[in-house]
Amino acid sequence: MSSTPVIDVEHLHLAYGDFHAVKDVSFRVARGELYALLGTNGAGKTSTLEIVEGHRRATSGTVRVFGRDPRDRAAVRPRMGVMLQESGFSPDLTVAESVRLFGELSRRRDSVPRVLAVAGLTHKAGTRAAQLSGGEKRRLDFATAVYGTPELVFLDEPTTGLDIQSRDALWDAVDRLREDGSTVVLTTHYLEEAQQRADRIGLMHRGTLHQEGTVHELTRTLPATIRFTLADGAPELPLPAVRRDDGRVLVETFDLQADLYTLLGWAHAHATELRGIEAGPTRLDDVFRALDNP
Ligand SMILES: Nc1ncnc2c1ncn2[C@@H]1O[C@H](COP(=O)(O)OP(=O)(O)OP(=O)(O)O)[C@@H](O)[C@H]1O
Repeated sequence: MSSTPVIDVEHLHLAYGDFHAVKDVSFRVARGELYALLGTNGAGKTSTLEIVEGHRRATSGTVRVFGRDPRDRAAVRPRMGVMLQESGFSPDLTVAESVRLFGELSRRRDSVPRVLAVAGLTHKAGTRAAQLSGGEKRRLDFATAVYGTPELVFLDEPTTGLDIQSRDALWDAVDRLREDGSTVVLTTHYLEEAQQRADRIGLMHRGTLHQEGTVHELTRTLPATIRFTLADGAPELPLPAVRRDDGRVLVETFDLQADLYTLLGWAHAHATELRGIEAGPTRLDDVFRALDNP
């Protein structure tokens, strides 16, 4: 029998006046999972998460976090860490002081130097928050969210504004959190990050949970692609493809391996170069593009 979910959202509804931002959304997140709540702009992700985090009251529906109402702050907050898109650090406090203050408020135990090291901020310990760069502020947000290794961590667009080294370091830190058993809820517009990391994805669109499942479940109804460029006068292709006037070719396929094999055999037999060939499975980007626009 599966254990009680860490997050259990049933028929959640949120209206801002006449506008229904979240409509009948239900999902569960199991212990240890990395669940990515993704969606188009204005889909209702932030509104949903604000309710799950206990910051906002639902219009109707039930939300349970660790089996409790998330507005029961005393019971729930010590068990969760939240990395918001914008957090309010006092500009006069140093990085180390900010981490200590937020750590004490969380009521979890940890060591400030450890958390600074995890977030890659050891060298900025004595710098005032006001003097941090955008990426360093994100790291400070991350540091306060993971102080004390909470059982549940919300990461709201955690890598926005981070350079590639900082992104890699952040994801390494998330991997370590997960090894320690933390459950992670992620929102991001960097779909490849969700594609690589999420155990399951909830895809919101216009206030509803439009699709939910693993990456494989979300992408399997859409074709994979092969792209390359052919020189003028190349012979007829061995499979159906979209050929542009400038020589670019797009093949859509549900059997990537077999079609690639056919194509490479054909190119070899005709001594034809498939310039810049790229073959890839269906990506989450494709799932998003298939959504109807507002
Ligand atoms: N306080 C508010 N009052 C009225 N409407 C709001 C309020 N907050 C959000 N909305 C509207 O609710 C909808 C959902 O907003 P929300 O911020 O939850 O979307 P989102 O999925 O997080 O979007 P994004 O990816 O753009 O951050 C949007 O149309 C937004 O304009």
